[in-house]
Amino acid sequence: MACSIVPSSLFFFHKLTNSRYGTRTFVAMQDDCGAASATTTEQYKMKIPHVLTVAGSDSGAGAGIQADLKACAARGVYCSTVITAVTAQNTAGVQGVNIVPEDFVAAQLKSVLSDMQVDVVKTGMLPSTDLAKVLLQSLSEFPVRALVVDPVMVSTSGDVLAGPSTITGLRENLLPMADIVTPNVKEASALLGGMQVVTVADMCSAAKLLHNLGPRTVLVKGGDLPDSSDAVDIFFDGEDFHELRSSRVNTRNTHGTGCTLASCIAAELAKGSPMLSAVKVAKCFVETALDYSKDIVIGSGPQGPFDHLLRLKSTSHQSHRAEAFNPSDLFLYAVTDSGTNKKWGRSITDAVKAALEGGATIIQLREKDADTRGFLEAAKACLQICCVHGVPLLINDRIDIALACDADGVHLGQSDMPARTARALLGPDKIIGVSCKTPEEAHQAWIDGANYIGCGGVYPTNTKANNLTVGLDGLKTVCLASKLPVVAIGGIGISNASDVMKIGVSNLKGVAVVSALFDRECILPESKKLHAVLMDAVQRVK
Ligand SMILES: Nc1ncnc2c1ncn2[C@@H]1O[C@H](COP(=O)(O)OP(=O)(O)O)[C@@H](O)[C@H]1O
Ligand SMILES: Cc1ncc(COP(=O)(O)O)c(N)n1
Ligand SMILES: [Mg+2]
Repeated sequence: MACSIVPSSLFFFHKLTNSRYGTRTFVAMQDDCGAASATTTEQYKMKIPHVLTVAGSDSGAGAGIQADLKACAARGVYCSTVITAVTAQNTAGVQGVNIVPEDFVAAQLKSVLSDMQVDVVKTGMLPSTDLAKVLLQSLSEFPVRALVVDPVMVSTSGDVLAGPSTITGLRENLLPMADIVTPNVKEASALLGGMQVVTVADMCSAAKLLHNLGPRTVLVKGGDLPDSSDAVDIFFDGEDFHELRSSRVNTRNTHGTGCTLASCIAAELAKGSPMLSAVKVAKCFVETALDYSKDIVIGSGPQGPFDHLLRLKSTSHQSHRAEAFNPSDLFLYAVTDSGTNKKWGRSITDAVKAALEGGATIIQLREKDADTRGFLEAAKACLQICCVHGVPLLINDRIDIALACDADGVHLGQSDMPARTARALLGPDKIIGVSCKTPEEAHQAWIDGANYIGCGGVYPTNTKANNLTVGLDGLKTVCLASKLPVVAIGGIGISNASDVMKIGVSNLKGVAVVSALFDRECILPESKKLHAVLMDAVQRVK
């Protein structure tokens, strides 16, 4: 199918050729053992994930194109816009609709798609009968990686935005090509010929029937479900149902929730997320934004807009990184060890700095011996260094430390706090990794909303007592079963890293090392050598 999602393997090379932290200059310098190396400068250009929204303009800027632009901006993704209609709209309702002629929608599509390397297309209001066909024609000429269809028909104010004549186009042309379709309860009912959708059980039946029309996945949204104290959405992927439940925010400011949710899903897909993870992040974003904006007053009608850009204002949510998790961050994953730093007589900050200068792409602080105050101080200092390098910092096990220093996320073992609980505490943006040895554990991590899994021990190791070794075969089995990106861990170093990468499974994104970097006299040259070995291995696998 032209619009199906390419697995996030594509994004593996993203980091190698492009850096989302901007044009990045690597300058070789004196290593920490004093050996001078040649100075070379390489410039890497940046590709920003790109969503194209094909939707209507809302003059009140709560929904439609304006909501899509704000949602994508909030999620760190570029958004281009093809406008299908201009509405005169405010918090009281829709006062007028002016439909853009089909040939001019086609012209806008061509302008954007022929030039701008769109990753994901998201549709909203498609008010004229043949617009679905026009869009499909453009997508056959310029394929994208995923299509998100929000079948907008009636605004929350009750005004009709796309008449019954457009339902046929949606059902027959667009739905079979969609990677996800996201109707609210009224839209689900309309697409299914007036079927009653008023309970969660009805939403499940509707999701199944809609799936029969051809989309890869379906999300029936229950924002407008009568008599529900929760905001319940039903996700169906053709096999399993997932009931996604959050508490209902008590606010009048829900205008544009559907558009925002769909754009947010598209944004996460553009970054390389699997579908269910994208949906969960999107739902959490809507809930957080509604809660943040529940008391703002814009307009005097019954339905106000909400504030998408809360993160720009709330210092507690401010992150030093431009966007959320990128699987290619797992390429050279350095895990610190307090014991070896003590042994070699160096500070944790010096160790982290050397690993980063040698090319580490993510740091995990694993300070089993440190007291809480010492750990927090070390974490704050390391975060500053990681920030300079544009590399994420994760904290092993300690959610409290991650929250206190606003680290980028946590890594959890099977006996640590469950990932689902950690996600609830940390919110949608933080990175969560889980150590997994089996396909079952990998599946659970995915269900719980983790971003990646660490699989091992691949080889026997001294850094973890009584740790079961899974070997390369065990690693491969887990990678093949995992819907999340994987980093291999356990006894990996310069001598065997390329054997690990050679298993050649696309979601194996890199190796995590402890002793190979930190139980060495000089960290920087070891880090550089390991980086070079990994680069060489991926070129060969390619
Ligand atoms: N008051 C609310 N509190 C929390 N989440 C909500 C609320 N209203 C809607 N949502 C969520 O917003 C998303 C959009 O749903 P919905 O409002 O049903 O779509 P639409 O805007 O297309 O009518 C869903 O994930 C839904 O659960
Ligand atoms: C241009 C446009 N597109 C979509 C919606 C639906 O948004 P909501 O259901 O939240 O009112 C809208 N009101 N206006
Ligand atoms: Mg709504």
